[in-house]
Amino acid sequence: MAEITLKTLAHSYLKNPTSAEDYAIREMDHVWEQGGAYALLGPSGCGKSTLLNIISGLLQPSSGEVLFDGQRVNDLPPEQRNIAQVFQFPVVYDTMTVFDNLAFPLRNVGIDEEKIRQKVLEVAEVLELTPQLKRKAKNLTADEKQKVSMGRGLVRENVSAILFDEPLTVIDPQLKWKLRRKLKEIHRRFNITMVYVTHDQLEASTFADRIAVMYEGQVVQFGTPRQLFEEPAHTFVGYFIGSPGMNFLDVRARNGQLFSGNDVVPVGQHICNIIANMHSDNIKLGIRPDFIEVHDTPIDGGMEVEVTGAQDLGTYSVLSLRFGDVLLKARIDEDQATPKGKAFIRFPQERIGMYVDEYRVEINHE
Ligand SMILES: Nc1ncnc2c1ncn2[C@@H]1O[C@H](COP(=O)(O)OP(=O)(O)OP(=O)(O)O)[C@@H](O)[C@H]1O
Repeated sequence: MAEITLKTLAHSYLKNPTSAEDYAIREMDHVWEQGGAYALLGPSGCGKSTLLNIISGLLQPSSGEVLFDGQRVNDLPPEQRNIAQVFQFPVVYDTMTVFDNLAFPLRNVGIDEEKIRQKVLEVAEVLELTPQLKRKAKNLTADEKQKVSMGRGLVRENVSAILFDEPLTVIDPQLKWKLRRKLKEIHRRFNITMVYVTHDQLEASTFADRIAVMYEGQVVQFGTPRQLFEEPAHTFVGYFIGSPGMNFLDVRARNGQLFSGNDVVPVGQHICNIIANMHSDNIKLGIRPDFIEVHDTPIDGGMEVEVTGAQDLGTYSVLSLRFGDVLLKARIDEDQATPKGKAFIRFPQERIGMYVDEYRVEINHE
């Protein structure tokens, strides 16, 4: 088991990279602590698989170091790094029994047969594969095969970490939640560092204690699911997490007031003063749809908006609201009547995030 440190790591698939865009992984420092349950979350192409392959040794980084418990492993081949990797599609030997599939990684390194038997039985029990142990792998369902793939990672003694690369893609939706719970249980029982790659925020937050959000080859935030929701560190995290994502308004301060286009955004003098002193043209206010107050009559400190749509989602509705040139989304509970035509909204001060050049800047409310 190991703590995995990535030190000034960068990777480009090009021979002569010239700009930041040429890098699949832009220079980063990151630590996965020993025993943590982590998710690596991001859209297609952001560099998740590249990062996993660098950790497992399938790919050599262009620059920087990979350290396991402080020891540099860049020069070690995958088999010596003792990393188990579970891929999207199950990797099993169809002609072997489930028992032999699970025993395979142990037999490979010459472990005693009795010890192998004990370990295989233990892992099969956790994964609920005991009834299938004598069956040939080719007769298994897709999710059973994927459980065998996971089991092959778990049987190995002193495995440094298990890396899961979208492991539930082929799994039936009804079984997904069950396998996710199983993975959590395995994590608690074996205390192994686990990194779970996904582009699905629900999968990430049900599995992981902390999530690294990747965007354009960078980890833009590393935090608990709650931190990602309440205090997104980058506008991308705001868009990507939450349903619907965070609203952003491009703003600028003029004559002691804050404007979005030609419309005044009443956020209070304090925030307006801070923004007036910022040396950037790229300033955004972010607010989650969940935190916008919606009224059907004018309110102090409110903004008039046009209601352009409402989507009923059972326990809540999502309203589409036009404010000047900007389309905002707001969530209202099922017991609140849907306003027609016009509405009046207010942003609670403590729920407003300020983003300068796409990164969050804390507002000191004192
Ligand atoms: N073997 C390769 N050769 C050249 N470019 C590659 C190679 N593998 C990945 N890339 C590029 O590197 C970037 C990161 O890809 P990567 O597969 O790591 O992203 P990802 O987040 O895992 O995406 P996905 O979820 O679609 O697998 C992408 O722009 C991709 O096109």
